[in-house]
Amino acid sequence: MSGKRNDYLSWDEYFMGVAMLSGMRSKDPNTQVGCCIVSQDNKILSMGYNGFPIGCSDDEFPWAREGEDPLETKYVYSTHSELNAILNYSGGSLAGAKLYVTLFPCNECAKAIIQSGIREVIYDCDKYADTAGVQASKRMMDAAGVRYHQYHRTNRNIEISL
Ligand SMILES: O=c1ccn([C@H]2C[C@H](O)[C@@H](COP(=O)(O)O)O2)c(=O)[nH]1
Ligand SMILES: [Zn+2]
Repeated sequence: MSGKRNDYLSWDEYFMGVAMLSGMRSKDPNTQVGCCIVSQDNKILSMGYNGFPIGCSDDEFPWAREGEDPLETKYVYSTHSELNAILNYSGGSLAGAKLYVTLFPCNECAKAIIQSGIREVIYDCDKYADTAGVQASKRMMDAAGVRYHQYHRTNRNIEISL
């Protein structure tokens, strides 16, 4: 055998794959979100997934989407994957970095992305595109010059036996 193999992962497949794998750690029964932050020279800087803050038990805090009492829904407690990935980074500045995420960032995550200096967002699903939150997110990222584009699915299947 001579020469390199050709079916290796592209950078985009690799980083979105890592984001997807990270999302598999989420305990959210409805939407699992994973995120992978990458430097301009393609080094992984940080990862995250959506979940409750440290000390807030996955078994005691609620995972419900709806309820008469907002305090009994997940929305007031869950930390989003993008924010977790940004906060997980302890290496200094994220200026100029790229962020791969399995769901388009909400407006709160967009604020953190912009303020941390991340310059590019590559997302997979945009299922909440019609919501005010995602529309606000796009408006802020447009204004701040943060580029975003959808990941081009290659339909490659990866099987990992653990
Ligand atoms: O920017 C975002 C937006 C949402 N998430 C998380 C927060 C929740 O855990 C789920 C969304 O749950 P639904 O049941 O689909 O409303 O996604 C995130 O991590 N980042
Ligand atoms: Zn968010």
